Formats: sequence, structure tokens, C-alpha cells
Amino acid sequence: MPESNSPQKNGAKGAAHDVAVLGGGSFGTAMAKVLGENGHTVHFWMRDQKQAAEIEATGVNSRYMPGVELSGDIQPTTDMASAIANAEIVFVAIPSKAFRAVIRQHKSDFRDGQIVISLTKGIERDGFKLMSEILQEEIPRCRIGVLSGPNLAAEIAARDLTATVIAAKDPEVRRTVQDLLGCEYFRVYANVDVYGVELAGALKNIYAIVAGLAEALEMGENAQAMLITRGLAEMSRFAVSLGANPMTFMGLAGVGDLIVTCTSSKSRNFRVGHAVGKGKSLDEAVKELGQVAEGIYTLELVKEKAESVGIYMPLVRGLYEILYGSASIRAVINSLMMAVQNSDVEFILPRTISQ
Ligand SMILES: NC(=O)C1=CN([C@@H]2O[C@H](COP(=O)(O)OP(=O)(O)OC[C@H]3O[C@@H](n4cnc5c(N)ncnc54)[C@H](O)[C@@H]3O)[C@@H](O)[C@H]2O)C=CC1
Ligand SMILES: O=C(CO)COP(=O)(O)O
Repeated sequence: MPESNSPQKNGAKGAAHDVAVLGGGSFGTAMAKVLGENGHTVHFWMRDQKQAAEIEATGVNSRYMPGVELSGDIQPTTDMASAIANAEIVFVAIPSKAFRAVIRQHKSDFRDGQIVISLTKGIERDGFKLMSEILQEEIPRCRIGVLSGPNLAAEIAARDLTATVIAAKDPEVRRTVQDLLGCEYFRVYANVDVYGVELAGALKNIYAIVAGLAEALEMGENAQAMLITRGLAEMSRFAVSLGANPMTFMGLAGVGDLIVTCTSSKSRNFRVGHAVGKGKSLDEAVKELGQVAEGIYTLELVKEKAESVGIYMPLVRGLYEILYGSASIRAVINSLMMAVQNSDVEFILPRTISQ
């Protein structure tokens, strides 16, 4: 990368470190930018040689973040082994479908005790595994964490005020990530409920698709509030049944991320829902997007899991019927509205069973 302005410290407090960011998409680029501006040396791995050469020459990732200039010591590379070897801490922003394969291929490059943080908001099909579980299986010698929250990549890249959550059992991992990333526009809160934080990040993508559909159909703002809140009830019911802490859903990684993805046209999941609501097929909507919308895969997995463990998830079921079945949007809405009248907060008043 050409020598740009000397690294801005951004008000960041910690010492400078060597870090790696794996994945050259929108989120990898946004996080590399924060880390670079905070004064760290960023070994920025991507699979595409042309893209790495472009970032090296111009400081811009034009495919995923056009017009955004990366500054500081950001070193794009296609050599994963050297990126990992040179890093004290590794951040992984690879879509869930490719996550295990990429880590597995390079598992011997990771060091004992190295900190590895997943930035990915998805679920693996086989065994319903979250990314931290994949890391635990593939590189158990490493110290693992998850970063999740209301974090639209484009806004972080624009230095808009943003907060996120680092979830890890090890307090040193939490502190290290807070020190590395925290700065005048990026604030990092901590949680120990790794499973809840991670599951929340994956589940909210489903409700963002629902919200995009509702917006396309001009259902109104009462309807949006109903969908977001019932989405929160549904996702926390599901997550708690799998062992997450319900209180996590009151935080940034829960309701925070749900709000931003369900209300912003910058969300790719929201945009897919909106396009389908305007009459496009799912395939057309995905093709037009040209980026990852994890919620499409998560929807199928969560629908299967909810059925297998007996969790009532009417929004998941309704969206699945719209996207993958033959149900009309209107018929699904009607059946949701005409279901048995039920409890608002089921942790206070138990839900009437009506399946
Ligand atoms: N973009 C955003 O605002 C945010 C994204 N995330 C999460 O980050 C993860 C990554 O998403 P984005 O960067 O946004 O996606 P993106 O669609 O912008 O980019 C995907 C990147 O993954 C790379 N990739 C795909 N398959 C690969 C493989 N087999 N090997 C190596 N690289 C591969 C692509 O080349 C591309 O660089 C997702 O799970 C997403 O949910 C999390 C927070 C915010
Ligand atoms: O996770 C995100 C914001 O927190 C990004 O959402 P999308 O993947 O829908 O763009």
C-alpha cells in the first residue's frame, strides 16, 4: 500500500500490535480500517490476488468498499500462513459457508494461545455449529472470542459512531480486543455469554429479511415495531432453549443488532427481503445483491432446528413458506395475525401453547 498519512491513533489507548484480518469482503475491510487507523499493523488476508494488488497499490477495496481509503499500516496478502504467523491476534470475517474449510486448511499455522476472534454471523449446516464452535473444534489450542453487534460495515468505514460486543470466557481476550479496537468512534462492550452473543448475530438476519419484506409492502411503522419485537421474542425463545442467557438479548448484540438490521437499507438481509417484497424471486434478489446475506441460509437451518426441538417460531416458519414454499405473502401475514392471542413477554406470563 502506498505510504499514506501516518497512522492516526483515533484516541485509541492500547499499544500497537500486529494483527491479522482474514476475509477481504465488506466487514473484513471495515475492521482492517479501524485497526489500521488505531495504529496497528494489519496483515489483511484475502483469496483474490487482484484485489490484494489493488489495495496494495491504491489503498481501496473497490469491489466491496468503493471510495473508502484505507490508511495506516495495512498489508494486503494472499499468503495466509504468513498473515497468521505475523499476528498476535487474528480476526476472521469469512462467510459461514467457507469458514471451516478456510480455518481447517491453515490450522497448523495457528499458535498455542493465539487469540482468534470470529466476526462472522452465521451457522454451519452440519451439526448446527456456530463459528466459535468451529474454531474450538479446529484450533482448540487458541483462545477464542466472538465480536458481534449493530455494526453495518459502511457506517464503521465512514467513522460513524458505533458500538459492538466482544464475547469471550477469558477476561484477557475481552480486554485485548477492547484495547485493540476501541477508539473515538468505535466502542467495545464485553459479555461472557459467547453462545448467546453469537446466536443473536446469526438469528437477527432472518428478521431483517422479514422487515425488508414488510417495508416493501408498505405495512406501516406499527407493523415494523410489531415484527421487530416479536422477532426478539422468537429469537430469544429459541436461543434460551439452546442454552443462551436471555439477558444477552437486551444488549447490543441482541436488540441492538436486531434494530439496525431491521431498519436499515444498508443491511444486505433487509435488501433481499425488500427485493422479494417488490416481486423479485429469491435468486434474482441474491444475484442483484452480489454480497453475502447470511440470513437466507440461517433461515433454513433454524426452521429445521426449531421443528426438531419443538420451538414455536411463527415468523421463521412464515418466511420459510414465502421464500422456499408456495405460500403467498398475504396468506402468511393473515395466518400470523389470526393465530391465538398470546402473551407479550413470556418470561413474565407463560405463552399459551397453540401449535
Ligand atoms: N458487512 C457487514 O456489515 C457485516 C458483516 N458481518 C459478517 O461478516 C461475514 C463476512 O461478511 P462480509 O464481509 O460482509 O461479506 P461480503 O459479501 O462483503 O464479502 C465476502 C468475502 O468473503 C470472501 N470469501 C467467500 N468465500 C471464501 C472462501 N472460500 N475463501 C476465502 N474467502 C472467501 C469473498 O471473497 C469476500 O471477500 C458475514 O458472516 C457477515 O454476516 C458482520 C457484521 C457486519
Ligand atoms: O450484521 C450486520 C450489521 O450488524 C450486517 O447486516 P447484513 O449482513 O444484513 O448487511
